[in-house]
Amino acid sequence: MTLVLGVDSSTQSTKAVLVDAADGTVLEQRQVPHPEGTEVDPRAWLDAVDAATADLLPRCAALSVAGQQHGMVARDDAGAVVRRALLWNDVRSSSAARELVQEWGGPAACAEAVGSVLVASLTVSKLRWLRDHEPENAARVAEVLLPHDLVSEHLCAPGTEVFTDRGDASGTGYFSPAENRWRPDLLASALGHEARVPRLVAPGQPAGHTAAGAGAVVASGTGDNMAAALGMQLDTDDVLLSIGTSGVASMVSPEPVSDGTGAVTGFCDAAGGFLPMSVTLNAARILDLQARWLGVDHDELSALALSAPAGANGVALLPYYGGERTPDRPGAVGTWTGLRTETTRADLARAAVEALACSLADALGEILARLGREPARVLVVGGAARSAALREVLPAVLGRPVLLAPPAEYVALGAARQAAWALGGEDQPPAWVAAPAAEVDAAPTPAVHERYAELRRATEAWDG
Ligand SMILES: Nc1ncnc2c1ncn2[C@@H]1O[C@H](COP(=O)(O)OP(=O)(O)O)[C@@H](O)[C@H]1O
Ligand SMILES: O=C(CO)[C@@H](O)[C@H](O)COP(=O)(O)O
Repeated sequence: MTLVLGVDSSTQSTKAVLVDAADGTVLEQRQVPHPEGTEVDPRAWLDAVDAATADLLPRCAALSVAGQQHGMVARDDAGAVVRRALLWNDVRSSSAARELVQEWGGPAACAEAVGSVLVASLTVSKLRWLRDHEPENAARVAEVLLPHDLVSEHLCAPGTEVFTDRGDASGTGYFSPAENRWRPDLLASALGHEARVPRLVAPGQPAGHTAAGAGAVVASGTGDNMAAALGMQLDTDDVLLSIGTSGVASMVSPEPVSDGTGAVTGFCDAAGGFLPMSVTLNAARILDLQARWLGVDHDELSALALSAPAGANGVALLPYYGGERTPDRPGAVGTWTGLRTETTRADLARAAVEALACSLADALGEILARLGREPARVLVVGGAARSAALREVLPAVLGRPVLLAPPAEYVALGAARQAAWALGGEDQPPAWVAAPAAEVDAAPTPAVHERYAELRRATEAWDG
């Protein structure tokens, strides 16, 4: 049996799956946590991948690494990291993003050049922040990588030239998805000087080996959302809702997308096409926080939430605890409304679950509106998709059925599929057996989203 290894170096942890290359059956799985916070010493990701893959690596014929998108890994001429990596959910670079959008000719011109209107999350905004707030660090930057590039390099034979793919590159803000090329001029305009970027590896091509000689093939890797699309074998008629640290609504597209409103990004996928997305900063952690505040675990939070009626007896929450990206409100905070002396713990739990569902409804609405396509299927994956309450509330709030993929690590699985593709050398990724998804539906509760939208509008003027 030929085995391939898929790695997901995501925000909260590294996951690794060892898979049968013939049909995608997952044989073994590992998970190692990452440190908390929106800036992280990248060494932590390397320690995590070593721990997660130690006994799996010697058994695989090929591997691939998918990673959280956008994180700024800046290195000096000696290859040393100049500072802790700023992650996709670090919003300190929001003013830098707005400044760059103006310098580049406004939102429409920006989306035309790099596929997306810049927000704090994109790597290029972080480089501008570095130039302005840590000039000594900025002056030392000789090379800029993304998180998955660093992890891939770590697993390759010493001396391998650092590489990436167009999927993750398209989230930097210095790559043109339409022209399929780096924009070093835009990187330099943000950082104040030129810096090296990784070599681009085409979809399906091998990028390196784990060791000189007989090592395993290493594929290009990609961004975690691009790998999720590969892992779910996403079709052009599908929307994928991923509910991890971020909330993501994505659709594959054969053509590049350029949305001057900024609600939808124009990223590339990992298979030669495009993967526009609408992304929120606050998703699974809305439920994590709520469980912690109520002193319960996730199962108890779900039971509490499902014991309250739809609408949580008038309690509503705008869950922008970490600022927000869709809508672009980096200075927003979490806001509760409708609290009364009669409010119960069950109402609070229900309001948190409904808030998560409503923010996903916003993201879904944005992508469907911009692409003008009605999906045949809405597929749901990610850690928070394990919440029994969310599984019940989500179709009611969306007003449409959703398909719940069986709990699995689809980003790591997508990376494994990319590894099998690079190993096999075919034109297309291998067709693997798709896991049967369960459809769930519920009576629509439009009033819940209407109330949420009112709160969203009412708080717009309050952002810091
Ligand atoms: N049963 C559950 N109910 C709600 N949230 C859950 C449940 N199980 C896991 N999670 C949450 O899912 C998140 C991790 O999801 P994951 O997709 O792995 O995130 P990421 O890829 O961003 O690291 C954590 O915040 C975790 O608490
Ligand atoms: O910023 C984005 C996408 O643009 C995020 O989706 C990150 O890629 C992190 O993903 P998760 O850790 O939530 O899967």
